[in-house]
Amino acid sequence: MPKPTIRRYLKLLAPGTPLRAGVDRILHGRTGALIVLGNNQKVQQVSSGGFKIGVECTEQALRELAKLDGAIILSNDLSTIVAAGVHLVPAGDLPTAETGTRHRSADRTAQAAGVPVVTVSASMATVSVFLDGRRHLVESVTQVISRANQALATLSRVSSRLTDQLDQFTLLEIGEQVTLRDLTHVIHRLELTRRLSAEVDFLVELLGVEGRMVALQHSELANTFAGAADRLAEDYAQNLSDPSQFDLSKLANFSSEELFSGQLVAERLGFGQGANLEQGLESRGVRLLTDVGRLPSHLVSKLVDRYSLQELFGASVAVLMEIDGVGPMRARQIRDALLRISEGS
Ligand SMILES: Nc1ncnc2c1ncn2[C@@H]1O[C@H](COP(=O)(O)OP(=O)(O)OP(=O)(O)O)[C@@H](O)[C@H]1O
Repeated sequence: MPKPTIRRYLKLLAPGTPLRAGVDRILHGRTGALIVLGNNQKVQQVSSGGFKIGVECTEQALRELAKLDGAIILSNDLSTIVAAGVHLVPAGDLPTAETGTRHRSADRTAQAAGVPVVTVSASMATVSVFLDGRRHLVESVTQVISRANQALATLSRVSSRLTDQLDQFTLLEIGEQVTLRDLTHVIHRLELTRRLSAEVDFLVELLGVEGRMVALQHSELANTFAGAADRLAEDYAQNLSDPSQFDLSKLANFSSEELFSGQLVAERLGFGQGANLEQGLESRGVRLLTDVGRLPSHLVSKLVDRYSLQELFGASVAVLMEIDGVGPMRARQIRDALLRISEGS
């Protein structure tokens, strides 16, 4: 996925924004354009000639001014067209792989001034954003929707396997048979699901106003694993001498190969180098009580703070009523939840 800075600009070019509407008009008019997204001293230094404009940046104004030979320069907040018909003269020794003069100038201006530059190619009917010496293609809505649908289908498969795996994991937790290897397997699948979900989020951003359906389908899928990572951390961090080491976000920069290695995952989460993957782990039961038992989180916190999971399974209504704020009704609700969990096994 692109870096956050370019993501911000790709988002500003999403359908529904004035910039995208203007770019689409230019594409249909087949004139091409060179648009500098920001105005600073360095932009001024590489600018020559042209006309000072100072009008609001609307799709109509962009389309009309793109007919002039030269570049359009926008204000930093992209709300105003500062100048048009500008000749850009960045240093000729800045590296670029582009061949056409429009695209070469865009690439070099972006490098020289540190602002993104958009090109609309008249000959190829493509839209690109140049920044930091890289070119990012702005895909059509149809192309992004097709990618989003593929990503959603994969996410659906991966998350349904995650659900199966969590069901198996639940059984192991109830039987107190969870090993570090089991935990790393679940975490691996959870991280894959999170990555795919982030990819869909990004595609939704790119789709702007056209992304509502994809966003809706995505949120339905994402609901199935929402909060699972936090609950695993709450349940298993206690197995470490330093529980703060158990942080699943540390896996975000792991490669797919590293993620497949239970040993490396365990090490990254604080279990130490060469940790024994067959070692048994103890769960506090937060995920079980919340997701399977469907108990409210404030009650779950009270329960796991006071009792271990096995103590809870053996606790009578009278024992449960010893907890502050738990009356006969609540105690029976908890017993029912625990029964539901063990029946599930
Ligand atoms: N340095 C520059 N500053 C401002 N405008 C430029 C510059 N270089 C090119 N252009 C604009 O780009 C137009 C097209 O140039 P050219 O065909 O050589 O580029 P290209 O990269 O092949 O673009 P396209 O894909 O649109 O054909 C020029 O007519 C001019 O309006």
